[in-house]
This record gives sequence, C-alpha cells and structure tokens, in this order.
Amino acid sequence: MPHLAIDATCLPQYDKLDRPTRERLLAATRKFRELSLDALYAHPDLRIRSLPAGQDPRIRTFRISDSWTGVMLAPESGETFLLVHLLPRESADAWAKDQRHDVNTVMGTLERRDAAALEREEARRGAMDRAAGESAASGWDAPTPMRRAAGGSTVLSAPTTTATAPSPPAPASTTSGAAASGAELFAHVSDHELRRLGVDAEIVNFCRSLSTAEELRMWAAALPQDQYEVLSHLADGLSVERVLREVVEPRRPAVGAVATDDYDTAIRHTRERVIVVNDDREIEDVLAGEFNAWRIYLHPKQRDLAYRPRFRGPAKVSGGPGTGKTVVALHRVKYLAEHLPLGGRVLLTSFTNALVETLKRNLGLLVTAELLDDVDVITADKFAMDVVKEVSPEISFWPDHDVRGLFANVAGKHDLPWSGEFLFQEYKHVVMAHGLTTLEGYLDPDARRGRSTPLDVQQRRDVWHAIAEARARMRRTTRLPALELHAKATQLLEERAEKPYTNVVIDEAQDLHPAQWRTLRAAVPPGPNDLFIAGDNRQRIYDTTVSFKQLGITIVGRSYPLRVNYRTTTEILAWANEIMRGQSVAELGESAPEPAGSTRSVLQGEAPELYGAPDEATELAALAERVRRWLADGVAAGDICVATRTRGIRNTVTKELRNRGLPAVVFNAQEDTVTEQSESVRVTTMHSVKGLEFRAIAVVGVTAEALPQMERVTDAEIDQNQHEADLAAQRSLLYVACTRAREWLYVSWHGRPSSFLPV
Ligand SMILES: Nc1ncnc2c1ncn2[C@@H]1O[C@H](COP(=O)(O)OP(=O)(O)OP(=O)(O)O)[C@@H](O)[C@H]1O
Repeated sequence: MPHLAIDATCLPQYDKLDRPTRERLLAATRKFRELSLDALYAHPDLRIRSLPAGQDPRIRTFRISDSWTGVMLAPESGETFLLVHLLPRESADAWAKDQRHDVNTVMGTLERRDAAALEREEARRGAMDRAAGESAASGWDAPTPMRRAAGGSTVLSAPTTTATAPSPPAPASTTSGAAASGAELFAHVSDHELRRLGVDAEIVNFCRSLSTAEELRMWAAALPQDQYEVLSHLADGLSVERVLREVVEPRRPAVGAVATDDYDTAIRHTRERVIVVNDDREIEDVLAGEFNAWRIYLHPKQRDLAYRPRFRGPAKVSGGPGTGKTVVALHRVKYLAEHLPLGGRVLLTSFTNALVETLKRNLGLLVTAELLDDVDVITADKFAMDVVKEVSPEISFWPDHDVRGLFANVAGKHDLPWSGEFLFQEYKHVVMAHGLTTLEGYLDPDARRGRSTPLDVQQRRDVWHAIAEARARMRRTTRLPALELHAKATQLLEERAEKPYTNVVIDEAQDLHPAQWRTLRAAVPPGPNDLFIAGDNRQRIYDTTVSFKQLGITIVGRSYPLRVNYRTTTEILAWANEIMRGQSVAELGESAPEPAGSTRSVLQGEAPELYGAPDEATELAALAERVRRWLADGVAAGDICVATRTRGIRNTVTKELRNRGLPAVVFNAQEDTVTEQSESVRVTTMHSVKGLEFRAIAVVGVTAEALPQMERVTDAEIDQNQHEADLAAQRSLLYVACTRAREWLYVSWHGRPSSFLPV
C-alpha cells in the first residue's frame, strides 16, 4: 500500500487554501493510504500526471481542485510519495520543471534545488568568463530564487533562512570572478573538504563564485537544503571539523552506505523536513494547522541530543531564550518513554503549573496515549508533596510569605540582633541549600561560603538555635513550606530501595533550589540517562544559586549548548541582549559560560517599540492603543500578552483595558493554563510569562521604581552577595519577559525608565 509523506516546506502554502480546497486536499491524501498503486494512478479525480518527456521522471502532479495542484515526488522504488508543494494550477508545471530532487551522497537526505536558477547562473557566469577581461564592472544579476523558488513558502529547517519574506537583494558590484579577485567566500575550504561535507560538484563549483555570506543567503531557497546549511556554517566561520561533527555526522545514516538512487529510504531519513504521516488523524493534524513545527523540525543538533541512546550520566542542554531547549526535552521524553524497561516511568518536570500543562499538551501531540501513561508531567513541588503525602496524607503547603513571618516572630521573641529576613535568608540559602541537619554542619567553615555577612562561632550558634526553633514550630503544624517538603521527600526517597522513576527530565532548571534538586536526584537511580536537564542561567529569575558538584550531579563532558533561536526575531533578540550586556552569568552546573551573543535568530521582523510616557494614565492609554492596533492588524487576542512587574499593576492594566472595551483577562501561571485558545489578551506578571511565548508582548510599567523593585532585593547590609544576586534576578526578569515575544515587542514606562533598559 502506498504511503504519503509531507515535505514540511510546503505547509505555509496550506494557509493560503480556502476551506473547501483544504477538504479536497485531505480527501486526496486519504486516497494515498486507501488505494493500491494502480488504483491511485488510474483514479479519475486525482489525475496523477508525469511531467513532459525530458523532465524529472520522478515528479508527478495531481489535482486538488480546478484551481489548485499538488506536486509530489513519486520514487521509482518503494511506495512512499512525498508531497513537495501546493500551487495554483497554472504555475505548478513550471515550478516542478525547475526543481530537482537528489539524495545527498554523504548525509543520505533528500534535498531539493532550483536546478533551473542554478543553470541560468552557471550560463551567466560562463558568458561572463568568456567575456573575461572586458568588463568586471557589469552589475551582478541579482538572483531571484529566494523569492521565487520559495513559492510563497519559507524554508524553516535551515537556521539561516528567514520566516519573513527576505528583502530583495541589493545589487552588488561583484562579478563571477570572485575567486579571481581573491574575495572568494570559501577560499579557506578545499574542494575535497567540501565534498566530505556532502557538498556536490555542482554546488562546489557554484559556491566558488560567492564572495560574501549575504550573497550566499540570497541563494538559500535555490540551494539543496543540507548543503546550504553546511555552507552557511562555514561562512559564519565554523571550522570544517566542527561542521562535520555538528551538521553532517548527526544526519549521516547510522548504518549502511548511502544509496543515491534509493529515494524511498532518503525520504524517511530526512527527518528535519519530512513527516511521514501514519494515519488520518496525523494527516489532519498536519494539514489542519494543529501542526507544530517542532514536532518534526528538529535541528540535527537537537535531534542528536534528544535521541541519543545513552548518556553515561546526567546531561545538560543550555542555550539562550527560544533555542529549543523545551523542544529537546520533550523529544527526549519521547525517546526515553519509547525505550523504557518493563515497569519503568519517566518524570518530566518544570517550574509552574502553566508550564507543566503546556508540556503535557505538547507531549500529547508527540507521543501516543499509551506512552503518555508511562510519563508523569508535574512540578517538582507537586512531586515532593505526593511523596510526602504517601506517609503523611494530612500535610499541606505553607506559603513562603507566611514562613517569613514566622522568622520575624522568632527574631523578635529572642531580641536577636538580626532581622527575621536575615534569619530566613540564612535558613533558605545556607541551611536548606546545603541540607544541614546539625549545628556542627552549620559551624563548618565551608557551610556559609558565598555569604558576605561574617558570623563568629557564637553568633552562628545563636542563629542556628533561632532557625532550629522556627523549624520546630513548623513541624508542630500539618503545613510544610516547600523547602521542608523537599527535605522530607528526599529523605523518604533515599530510604526507598526502588526509586519511582527510570529517568527524570527537567525543564526551566535554572530556578530550582538545591532542596528541589535533591528530591529530583533521589527520585531516580544514578546511572546512564538518569537526569536530562534543560535550562539557561541568563533567565534565572529567583534568587538561588546551585552547585551541581555539591549535589552530586556530574555533567562534566555532557553539557551541550544550543545556539539557534527559533522564537524571537533578530531585532528583538539583539535589543533584549543589551539588557544583559556586561553581566557575568555563571553557567548552570559549573560548565564554561557561553560567550554573550553566541545565539542567532532565524527570524526577522520589526524593531521593538519603546515608549516613555509622562505619567501612568498616558502610559495605559498608549498601551490600549497599541493592543487595539495589533488586533486591527489581525493578531488574535490570545496571541497577545501584557506583562507587568507586580500583581497590583497587572490588575490595574486588566481593568483599564476592559474599561476601554478591549478583551483582557488576568493570567496566573500557577493556576491557569495557556493550552486553551483564549479569546482575550492575557495580562500577567513577568514571573508568570517565564517559559511561554506569544506573537505580541507588551512589557509595561518598566520604571526606575519597579525594576529593580528594592523591597524584593536583599539589603546590602544583610548580605552583599545576596543583594547582587537579587538585583541580577530582577534584571533577568525583564530579559525573560522581553524574549517571550515572537514577532512584536512593545516596552513602556512612565517617569524615569528602569536602569536595566537599554534606552
Ligand atoms: N528546530 C526547530 N525548528 C523550528 N522551530 C523550533 C525548533 N526548535 C524549537 N522551535 C520553536 O522555537 C520556539 C522556542 O522553543 P523552546 O520553547 O523549546 O525554546 P527554549 O529554549 O525552551 O526557550 P526559553 O528558554 O526561552 O523558554 C518554539 O516555538 C518552538 O516550537
């Protein structure tokens, strides 16, 4: 029975089809699964046709409707058809005639090139060479393929392509004699090396004419996709060995040689661009817009990490905002769930309930319901609570702000020279962070490393006794603060011979407290594939620092940075990076920090819009106007989010937008989910947008008073280091909020702007 695969580069075209045409396409794709090969070719409605003699014999067109045509690749061997494009009937044949599909000789992937455009360029250069010496000044005939061959669609898998229409190339005075002029872009790479990297003879020859990375980019849509990626990395300055290791090797077939005439195998092997649909639901999902690019568009680096059979111990994926860490974590869970031993279970955890709900929904799109049964997707706190409740069902959470009150009470009662806040900080960042259970442990000179307020031995004794009293009072109730809950859960888990999980996957790992890490560490037996950690310390918005070494989590040699941002436009990312300029950020887990600016974005768009209002009322009026314009431009209300520094401002903004007739709701990441389509603009705090993304984000109230909000920053007199860590966390908060935007970012303030703002 034939199979249908879909080349994802044609999916943006799907958006252009009207509903009846979409339904007809769906009906047509169903026939590929239901009919035999002969019946398919003979089907009167489908009208499958070859191109005229002399053109690619593998290409077929089929009728979707009177005005739309599908173009597919029908391999001579095997029965897998690949849908490569959806085009208006009158342009389908011409497009198909120009394209050529080949199997990459090194990577075994199926690639498409605009053969006609490349031939024309070759002919043009030949003509110019013949006229060599006469004029080197003839203007470079700006190539059109980027605009044309894309056929209105965009190529999403190559990180250097753009998802918005590229601007027309500016005419350059370059001639085909780039090599001769000594300005050849790839002069440093030999033909032999290019061939090793899977660049074929035609493209080797072609790329010798290029002199700048910009020229290369203009040809993106005409060049075979994987070869283009190789060339763009070389153009960015990566070494041949590194491109081999990071781009070529992960794509190479695991076993066997590449058979360049086996298209069927190549289609199935091209996992970054091709989705082989297995059932009607999947076809409908893919075609009906339920499709999420990340389900198949894994960059080879992402795929290598997610689907690696074995890490010898804990492994960590880091990378700036939007680099696909969560996506990798989800695919890792898929791999682990598919390879579970009998009775095994996977824990996938993240920071807030909203994040966990989003993970759950996305995982549901990626794996079958059966596999989902073997995976728990919950916050670390919920997991700890479940463990403790098994032995003490009466236990409930004790919120942090109440716990602070308890320490204030103890400090007052004993008339201690330290504030309740100092005791709380000591409890949180020393006692609970190191899991100290004895006075001796607290007296150890190393215990307070990193704290800047010195305490002599007697003072330490006093502080210890005050903390011990507060903890004893906690134990007399049936409520436990999160940190105590984790300490208890860790103890219970360590006592158990059988651990509850086979693998633990942690997303948004940068904000976990050491007590939470200990619970997660104790939930899984140490060994291969035990912990898979995704996080980014630049996005740390809480005040805790973590030493993996102290927690017994060794990731040395298993730390992998991702560097391609798929979410945020280049313009927004560049602006947001300025918020962090000059900040030294320690990498999560003692690995070497990534150089700032090492992440690049695949998208381009508008620069962020900044507005400094004279007063709050004017700022709010301008926000309402901005939201109204987004809505008028066709951005759905559910794709818009407003982020504020505090809950109070969040509520004011929501009311204000509603008063002006705009749909707005309060969003709280601990209680709400973003999985359902919202008919309203979400208004939320900067803490609550962590890990999420929206097409349009407005970050408002970014005033000098709000960021940093000094009430939330530890007094330098209590602890200088903590003071700095708290300030850094607030700076990151702004960075996190701004990097949630996919296409539009609007930032406003009134009065004095925050010193964190690059304005
Ligand atoms: N290989 C890819 N191709 C296309 N889109 C991708 C790819 N990887 C991730 N994405 C998309 O990029 C966006 C960001 O991905 P993701 O949320 O996984 O990033 P992240 O690194 O976890 O972000 P953050 O740290 O900012 O929360 C998502 O919309 C995701 O679908």
